[in-house]
Amino acid sequence: MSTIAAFYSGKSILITGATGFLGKVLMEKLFRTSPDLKVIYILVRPKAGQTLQQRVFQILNSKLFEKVKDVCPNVHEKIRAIYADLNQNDLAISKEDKQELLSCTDIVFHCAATVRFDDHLRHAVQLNVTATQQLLLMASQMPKLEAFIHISTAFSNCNLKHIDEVIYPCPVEPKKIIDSMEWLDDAIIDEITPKLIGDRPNTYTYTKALGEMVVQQESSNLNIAIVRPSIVGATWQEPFPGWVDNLNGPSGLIIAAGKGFLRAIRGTPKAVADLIPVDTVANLTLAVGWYTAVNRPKSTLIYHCTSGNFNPCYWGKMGFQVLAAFEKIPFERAFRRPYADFTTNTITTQYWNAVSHRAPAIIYDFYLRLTGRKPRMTKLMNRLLRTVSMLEYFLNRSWEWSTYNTEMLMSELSPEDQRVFNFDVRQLNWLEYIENYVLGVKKYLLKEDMAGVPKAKQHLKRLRNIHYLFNTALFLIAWRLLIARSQMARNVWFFIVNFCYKFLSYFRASSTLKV
Ligand SMILES: CCCCCCCCCCCCCCCCCCCCCCCCCCCCCC(=O)SCCNC(=O)CCNC(=O)[C@H](O)C(C)(C)COP(=O)(O)OP(=O)(O)OC[C@H]1O[C@@H](n2cnc3c(N)ncnc32)[C@H](O)[C@@H]1OP(=O)(O)O
Ligand SMILES: NC(=O)C1=CN([C@@H]2O[C@H](COP(=O)(O)OP(=O)(O)OC[C@H]3O[C@@H](n4cnc5c(N)ncnc54)[C@H](OP(=O)(O)O)[C@@H]3O)[C@@H](O)[C@H]2O)C=CC1
Repeated sequence: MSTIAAFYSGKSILITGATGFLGKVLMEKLFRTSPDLKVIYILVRPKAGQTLQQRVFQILNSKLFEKVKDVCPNVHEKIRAIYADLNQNDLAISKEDKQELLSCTDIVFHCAATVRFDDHLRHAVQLNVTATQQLLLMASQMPKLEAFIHISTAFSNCNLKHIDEVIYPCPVEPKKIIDSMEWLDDAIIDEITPKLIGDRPNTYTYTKALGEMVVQQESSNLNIAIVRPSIVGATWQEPFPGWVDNLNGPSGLIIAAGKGFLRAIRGTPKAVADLIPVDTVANLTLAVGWYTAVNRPKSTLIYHCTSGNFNPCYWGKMGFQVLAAFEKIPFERAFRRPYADFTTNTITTQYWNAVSHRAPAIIYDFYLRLTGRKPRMTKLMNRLLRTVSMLEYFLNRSWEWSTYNTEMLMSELSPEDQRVFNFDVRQLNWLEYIENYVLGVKKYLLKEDMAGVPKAKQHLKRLRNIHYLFNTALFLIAWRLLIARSQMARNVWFFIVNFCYKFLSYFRASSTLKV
């Protein structure tokens, strides 16, 4: 019997961000391995016209939760959705709900955050700093609380090259930032944002670093740990390989590349692609919850959930593995054939953006206009290139994260726990993982059926022929224009024609002699 699974039995667990990518996988694993847990409270807001109950219903009836129903048939009774909005200062939790949470919660997993890179600083501070502070305040009033696990990111200190499992202070105190957000207007915040974020690339990484400082400052009477995952990708093993449900991180780029929109990117092929499967993050987080509650470490331990120093993969290699997967698992109705050009040079990137991205979009929009349809490709391409420009920071650098605490935790686990809550990425086969990832993107994000693969392959063949035809026509036109204008080109042309003629005559003569 797994010690960790047994630990969560009978427990009341609070999860924030349970409707998100990581939160769902964490919750699924908890229900599957500890079906005897008492209750999982999840803080949810209504969204996209759905009530809390509708959102929970949708999650429980999704493919991700299929296995849970076998081991925990009454799962819907064990999940309690609590109305909350982390955008509100008091989290908008009702008095009664708050009372129940305070008196019953044993463990907290705080996953909720805004993960948008371009969020306005005010909103990012509210979600990633103020809401964390509010939740910690609530946690400090929970008499039964055994552990509070805060999910941060390995990139909270991406301004450093080597990152230890410690909290690095930001120059301005989080409390001062929180206060200033209350009285500064948006225009002034916009002005000071670059100064505040300093050498970090965006408000996300900056506010996640501030969130960690808040955790440290409030940790005196709490039993807290921080998990820092790197780039979270599709599931590796559990509940099944390749599950993914949003466009963040690599998933959106895989779609863009597979559909033939994105064919070149500014990226360093030799930089480490520090991807970590979402089920690995969930397993480590649950192991951290157990270890923190049982061992009550004297200080706040930080765990890096990264792959780079255990089993590194590089962007160049990963790019080609993704391309190889497209050969087997092509996406339907591709705009162009998938292709990869990696460049580290800004000018070459601009050239590829013009030739490989913008020009085909303009030509396609021209064709749409000619056929009486509304042009849309240029707009889509501009948005994609904006997204890519935001991700490029992470494709051109490598970081070293120390992993002493993660390795220590691994050694503390029984062989059974190491199997059930596996977070040892040394066992990960990247080629297989990437193939399952691409398959998952096709099935769960694009909702494409595998039955359509032969047709998709045929479509790609047609695109290849169009490409060859287009290039040949372009070459002939260019050559014709050149010959008309330049004596030198004409001379070269006559030389080639003459040479071919002589070669053919010689070939014919020698074959006649043989006969
Ligand atoms: C040597 C390098 C090789 C790399 C590969 C090169 C490819 C080139 C050639 C192809 C070859 C094949 C390879 C295929 C790819 C291989 C793997 C690539 C890996 C990419 C790695 C990315 C690195 C991420 C780093 C993350 C580090 C931090 C980790 C964290 O802690 S946080 C979690 C991550 N958070 C995010 O990812 C959020 C990012 N998103 C945003 O911030 C926003 O969405 C936005 C980008 C600012 C865009 O905002 P908008 O207001 O414009 O609108 P919206 O959000 O509604 O989206 C607009 C449209 O863009 C689509 N979209 C959103 N996200 C992505 C995405 N990540 N990739 C692509 N597209 C995305 C969205 O769907 C919208 O589309 P529309 O509705 O059709 O307009
Ligand atoms: N994805 C990644 O690559 C990485 C993620 N992380 C960290 O992991 C954690 C989880 O990320 P991930 O699951 O990918 O992110 P998602 O964007 O998928 O999920 C974010 C969650 O936060 C919730 N949330 C956001 N705003 C509010 C709000 N105002 N009130 C209540 N809930 C809110 C969302 O709820 P709703 O469904 O209502 O929007 C959702 O459940 C985050 O802390 C993130 O920083 C760290 C490293 C990498």
